[in-house]
Amino acid sequence: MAVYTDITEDDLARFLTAYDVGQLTSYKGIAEGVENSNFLLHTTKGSYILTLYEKRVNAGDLPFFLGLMHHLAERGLSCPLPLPRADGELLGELSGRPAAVISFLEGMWLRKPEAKHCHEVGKALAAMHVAGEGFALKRTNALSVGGWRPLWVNSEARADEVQAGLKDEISAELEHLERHWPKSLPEGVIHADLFPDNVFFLGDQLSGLIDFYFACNDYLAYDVAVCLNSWCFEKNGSYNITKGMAMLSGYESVRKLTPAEVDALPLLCRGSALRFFLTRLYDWLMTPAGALVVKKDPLEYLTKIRFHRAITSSAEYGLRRDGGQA
Ligand SMILES: Nc1ncnc2c1ncn2[C@@H]1O[C@H](COP(=O)(O)OP(=O)(O)O)[C@@H](O)[C@H]1O
Ligand SMILES: N[C@@H](CCOP(=O)(O)O)C(=O)O
Repeated sequence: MAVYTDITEDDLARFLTAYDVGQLTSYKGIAEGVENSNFLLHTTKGSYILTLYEKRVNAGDLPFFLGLMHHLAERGLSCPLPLPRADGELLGELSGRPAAVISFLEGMWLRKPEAKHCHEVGKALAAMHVAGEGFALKRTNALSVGGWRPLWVNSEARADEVQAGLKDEISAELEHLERHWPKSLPEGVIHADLFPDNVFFLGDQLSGLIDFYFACNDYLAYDVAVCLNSWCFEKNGSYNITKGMAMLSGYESVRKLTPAEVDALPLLCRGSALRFFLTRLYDWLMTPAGALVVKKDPLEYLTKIRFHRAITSSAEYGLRRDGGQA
């Protein structure tokens, strides 16, 4: 459960007087999420999400995240909106943490996504990339290739506690990616964490995207790689090419990948798999016992790293080109 910071009813009621949300009727901690503390609020005017920003979120980045949600929503993307306070600010402070009240997005995330859902996610991802054009603020991806070694340095010595041989395998993988990471691909605003738990559906209809707290400027195709990794593998670790094909055709129905992006896809998938492996490994090793959060398994991403290492062409992901070739 991701509630790192407790709040009291009195503090919350006082905090909410700065917002046009009516009177608080009930609230509860949300048992999902990893990064921040989230609470579901019911008031006399409706339902809202209260987010207290925690550990990996740098307060200086919050104007980027909150401003981005506004920018995307204004351009027709379905995503939650941060509510302004009476003084016009989007951010307040509660229990010593930066805090925001966010509009409630209807829908549920899918526990068992199918190919048709992957297609919708591909379309929504590309729509986000297009809608992100013109967003004035910039944020470097702190968890791109330059951020992986610092994470690894903190976990490396204990990596073999998780699986024998991990230290050598991941060191070699990191070196390879640092040496071969693409130097120039189309860039823009990316979500960078569009996992199934960050996409809501109402029935089979995608109702919106949430959790923009890793969003940044980076290669657009890296976001595609994040989604292939998080949506198109089965629980047994196998890649589902039908889902991959659906995801990629959905993406390309809105924005066509360039030949350079197509060529780079296997490397981007390896990099994206390593990124989630490293943050999960760090949390696995460093989160104190008893913390109210469900730790995610780093080894799920080791399997994905190994799968991508063996890929020789983007066609193996299900990417269609004339004549069926990537
Ligand atoms: N705007 C929203 N509308 C409805 N539910 C939300 C909204 N934002 C967050 N949630 C709920 O909170 C959970 C955790 O949110 P998330 O942003 O993924 O947290 P974290 O940043 O900690 O990963 C989601 O799975 C969802 O249940
Ligand atoms: N998606 C990441 C962890 C970040 O969790 P989120 O709840 O912020 O989406 C992972 O699976 O490792």
